[in-house]
Amino acid sequence: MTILRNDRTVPPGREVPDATVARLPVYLRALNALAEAGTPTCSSVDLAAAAGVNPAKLRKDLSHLGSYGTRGVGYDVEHLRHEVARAIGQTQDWDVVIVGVGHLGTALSSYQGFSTRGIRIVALVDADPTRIGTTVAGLEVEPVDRLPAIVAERGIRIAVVATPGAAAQEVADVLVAAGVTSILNFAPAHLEVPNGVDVRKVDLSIELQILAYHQQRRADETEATA
Ligand SMILES: NC(=O)c1ccc[n+]([C@@H]2O[C@H](COP(=O)([O-])OP(=O)(O)OC[C@H]3O[C@@H](n4cnc5c(N)ncnc54)[C@H](O)[C@@H]3O)[C@@H](O)[C@H]2O)c1
Repeated sequence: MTILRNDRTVPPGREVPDATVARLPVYLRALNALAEAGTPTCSSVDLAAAAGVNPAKLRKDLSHLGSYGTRGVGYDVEHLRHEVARAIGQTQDWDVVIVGVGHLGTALSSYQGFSTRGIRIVALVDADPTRIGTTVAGLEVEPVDRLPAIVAERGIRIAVVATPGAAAQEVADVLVAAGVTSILNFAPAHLEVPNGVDVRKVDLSIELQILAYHQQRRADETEATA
């Protein structure tokens, strides 16, 4: 998946690697802090240190956006901040619908941190009649048959799927038909979507299994040296 594929800040034909895309929010946070401190320019070394990456990686990442800095001066903080923010779509707020307002959907809709990242949860949808009409994080839970109208009326392009796996494909189909082009999928299901639609799958159990693997290796090494 390439979030920046259609963004005008990226020269046509130039792909930004996912690993770079994942670091851009970290650079933005560091640049925001520099801007708030009134720092006009910064070197790649300073910015890399603030972002916790090595300077060569930072320079390479920023070169994907067409930002090379000025030798001896470094980067213009405001300019770079704007470029990075634009590349990750943070110069505007994005309205998001959450489908499936169970444990996870409720927790996500209550999270305060999205709004400062340009993400606005504007609609919650569920299939369970006992949830419909209830208020979660200040929003009324709406019935799933209203989903196409909700997406169309509010011009929503980004959706979160937090339904059981069995319902996820059908939900994705409805979302895509209504105009959604980016889906964050928490359900344990592979979603088939047409070209032009981005799906990111979040699987916390995989993350935990990776940690468990490293933990096991650590334990094996300790045993071997004992
Ligand atoms: N990826 C991860 O790391 C991760 C972590 C936790 C949970 N999950 C997954 O996220 C999903 C939600 O988990 P949960 O604990 O909140 O479950 P939950 O049962 O509490 O919530 C699921 C909600 O989806 C609703 N729903 C069912 N079918 C629907 C449909 N067709 N349209 C709209 N809403 C529908 C249900 O009424 C319910 O409110 C599950 O698939 C679970 O496996 C993933």
